[in-house]
Amino acid sequence: MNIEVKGLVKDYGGKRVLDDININIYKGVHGILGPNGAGKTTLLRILSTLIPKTSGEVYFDGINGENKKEIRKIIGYLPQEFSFYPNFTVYEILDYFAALSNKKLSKAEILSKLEEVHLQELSKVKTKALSGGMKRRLGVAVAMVGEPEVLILDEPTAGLDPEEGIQIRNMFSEIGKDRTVLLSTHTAQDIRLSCNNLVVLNKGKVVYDGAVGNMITEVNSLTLEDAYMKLIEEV
Ligand SMILES: Nc1ncnc2c1ncn2[C@@H]1O[C@H](COP(=O)(O)OP(=O)(O)OP(=O)(O)O)[C@@H](O)[C@H]1O
Repeated sequence: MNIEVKGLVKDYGGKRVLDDININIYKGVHGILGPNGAGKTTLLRILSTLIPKTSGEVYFDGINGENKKEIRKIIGYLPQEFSFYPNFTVYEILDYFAALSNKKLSKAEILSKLEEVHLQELSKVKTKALSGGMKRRLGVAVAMVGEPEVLILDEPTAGLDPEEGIQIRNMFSEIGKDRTVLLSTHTAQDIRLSCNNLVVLNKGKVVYDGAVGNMITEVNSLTLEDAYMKLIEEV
């Protein structure tokens, strides 16, 4: 599934927060990197059909992004902030969200979905006992419950400790093998470990769009972190 974004603009009141965004997103893991306030969440929410754009166009394999009903069948979205019923078990949460999206999943199917996010051994644990990283992984499983071709994850590593961050980044590479995964982050390290391509956003504008491996040479830097700092300082 390819996502094509053409001349996308978003204004809040008189303030332009996305300014003429033109990007193409393909199968694999695609990162949206940018500092706080760059417009990452706004972009992901427009792509997920949760908020309207001011102007421009979005297509999902040629389907117009205005076609909310069709697009919502294609997309799984994990917001930055979410919570689960604390007394539901991991298994019950997935069962519940599957029912909400009219999916009838067998026990084996639920366990297999939990396996994809490395939570199968915690299926009987109540969500209130999960760590931040485990909750995030369960959130990813919930976002994938309708078998979406596109998975949109808003800052999925925010607030995780380093070990949990590594676990979830490794998981994205697996998940992105047969899906289009779009994730936002404000740390270059997330991108280095899990993404094939990235877009760097700064103050609502795209300041880099391309392969992760090319960014360092294109910006004439030694590391991805250094390249990122140069890109966001230049604007
Ligand atoms: N509902 C809103 N009304 C007015 N301004 C908004 C609204 N939502 C976001 N903004 C503004 O739009 C800009 C982009 O915000 P956005 O949340 O998309 O950035 P972000 O890159 O996701 O940042 P963060 O990492 O802090 O979430 C910011 O200046 C923000 O204050």
